[in-house]
This record gives sequence, structure tokens and C-alpha cells, in this order.
Amino acid sequence: MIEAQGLTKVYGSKKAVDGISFSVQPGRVTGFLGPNGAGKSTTMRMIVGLDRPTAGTVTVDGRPYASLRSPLAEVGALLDAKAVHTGRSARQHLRAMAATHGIATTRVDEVIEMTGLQTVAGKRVGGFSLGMGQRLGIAAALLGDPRTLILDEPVNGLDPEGVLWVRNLVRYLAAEGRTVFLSSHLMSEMAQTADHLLVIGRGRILADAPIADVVAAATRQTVRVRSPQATALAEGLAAADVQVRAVSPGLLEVEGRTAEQVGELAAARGLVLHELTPVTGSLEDAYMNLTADAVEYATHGTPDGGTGADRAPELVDVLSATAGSTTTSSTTTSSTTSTDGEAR
Ligand SMILES: Nc1ncnc2c1ncn2[C@@H]1O[C@H](COP(=O)(O)OP(=O)(O)OP(=O)(O)O)[C@@H](O)[C@H]1O
Repeated sequence: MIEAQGLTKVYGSKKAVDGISFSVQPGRVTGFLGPNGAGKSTTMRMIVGLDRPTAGTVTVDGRPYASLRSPLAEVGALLDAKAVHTGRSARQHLRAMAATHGIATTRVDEVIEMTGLQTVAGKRVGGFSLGMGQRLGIAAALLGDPRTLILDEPVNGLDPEGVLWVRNLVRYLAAEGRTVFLSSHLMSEMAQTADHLLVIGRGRILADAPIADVVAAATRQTVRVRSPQATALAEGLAAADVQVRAVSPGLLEVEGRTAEQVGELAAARGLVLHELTPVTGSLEDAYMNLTADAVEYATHGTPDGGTGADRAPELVDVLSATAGSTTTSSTTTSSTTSTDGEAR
């Protein structure tokens, strides 16, 4: 377990990490998210003793990194994959690390195989591609078979097979009861890899919760409902705490009622439904909303004028808009509920 208390790092006039407290639990993958310059790398460097906190403490399994007796066997870290002697081969690099930490040479061959580096293990690291360098960094992190893994952007530069491999690897390591803490800017990848999220912005914690809770709290939950009797349905749904938007003829977006509630109302009124889908926001939506005020290096919109965030669109009362409900319906009520929303 990694535990931080009031962890702070100040560089000159810049507070890179601003008194954060958190714990990264074993047995699950914890994702570390935040905009550029949010303080992720600084936090990770402080965990492994590469940066000294200005204030506060951080421990791994109850001890500061500097006091760990065999650090590689306790914490494996990938912080800067380029921080390798470029004249050495991958095997020489790993053997040198193993030799200085009392790790058996056989383990070097094991991690070379685990990371798919067999064919290039004898080649100079200087000639490695970005992805091969990442694999070597991960091999080095795994060398001591550590209980805690800290990986800064591990999938950076990896091909799709490599990305999938890292996902499966970290999930497997967490399932073995290890502590896994990793950062990534790839939201879709994080959504598939992490169980728990720590989101920071401008050095402060913005969210610390299971991934589903982060998404639920930071995005709108709506219900997409398609009906040939959309106007009648919208009338039935009308209430102060419900917003109904006509997306297109016969298609409504409902906020303030669950799919079950919409389906039951339709059934009670004998209205036909052709689709009833709970829609959850994506992790990317949640992230953009959470960090909207914490982005230091912002660009100004995308060519389509958006920022990518799940900005709540103007919800209009369908009764005053052209709902375009076609009334070719039969009177049979049928409702289908897709439970597979758009999250993750
Ligand atoms: N050695 C340093 N000297 C001065 N400022 C630094 C140093 N290291 C980091 N910073 C500053 O501290 C802040 C946090 O940087 P950090 O690298 O931790 O962010 P990050 O969240 O990892 O960003 P990115 O996603 O871009 O990697 C930034 O404003 C950065 O410029």
C-alpha cells in the first residue's frame, strides 16, 4: 500500500503538489489521471525517493522508500523509460541492475521473456524504438518481483498488442494482491484497466473513488428512448424534476428518470417503445468535466468548436419543440431495455 499524508512539493514559486493525502490499496489497479503539469510525475518521483517532499510524507507498505532494505523487491517503478545507458544491451542493463540488487541472473531472462524482448535483448538500447524502450522499462520494474508497481505512462508508444499486454499484465499483478499505481493520458485504456482512480489537477486531488463512481458523479445519466408515440410519452414524463429533449423525430433524451421508470410509465399508458437505453457518460467525459478548471496548458477548442467535454446540451421541453412524433403505432406496449450504456 502507498500512503501519502499532506504531500507537498514546491519548485521555486511553483507548488507542483499541494498537500495531497491518499492511499493506493493493494489488490486493485489504481489509475492516476490529471492534465499536463498536474503533478503526477512529481508525486510518483516522491514515492520512490527521487524527489524530496517539501512537506508531508509518503510511505510504501508503511516505510519511506529510502528505508526499504531491498527496494527493487518491494517497489518496481517505470518513471522515465529513456533513463537507460544507451550503449548497453537490454540484457546487460538488466543484468547490471540484478547484480547490484542481489537478484538472480535467471530472473533477467524471465522478465525478458515476460516483456517480449527476447529477439532484441542483445541489441544496444540506444537503437530501441519508443515501444521497445517502454518494454525494457517495464522489465526493469518487474525485475525484483515487487509487491508494489508504479508505472508512469506505461503504454506510451506501445503498439495495440503491447497496450493489451500491459492491461492484462497489470490486472494480473493486481489480482495477485500487489499494489499497482499507473498514470496514463489514454482515457479509454484507463477505463478498461483501472478499478480505482485518483485524479489530480494543479497539485490537488479532484477525485479519489472507484472508476464507476467517478464517472457517475461527473457525468449526466440520461435515458435514450425511441417511440412512435414520443409526444404522448413526453407528456406523461412531464414533471418539475424531469427534462426531456427531442433529439430527432421519435427519439427522446430523458434526464431525471431511470430507464425502468420510463419503461413502466410507457407500459402503464400503453405506449410503444422501440428503444430504451440508459446512457452513462464515458470516463473521458467525466475527466474533462472534473479537470475543466485545472487545465494549465489549455488549447482553445477543436475544429468543430467543442472541447471534447460532455457539456450538458440545452435540454428543451419536447412539448414546446417539434417532437416529430409519428403516430403509426400499434397499441401494443413493448419495451426493450438495453443495459449496456455507453460507459467504458
Ligand atoms: N524539476 C523541476 N523543476 C521545476 N519545476 C518542475 C520540476 N518538475 C516538475 N516541475 C513543475 O511541476 C509541475 C508538475 O509537473 P509534473 O511533471 O509532476 O506534472 P505531470 O502531471 O506529470 O505532467 P505530464 O502529464 O505533462 O507528465 C509542472 O508545472 C512542472 O513544470
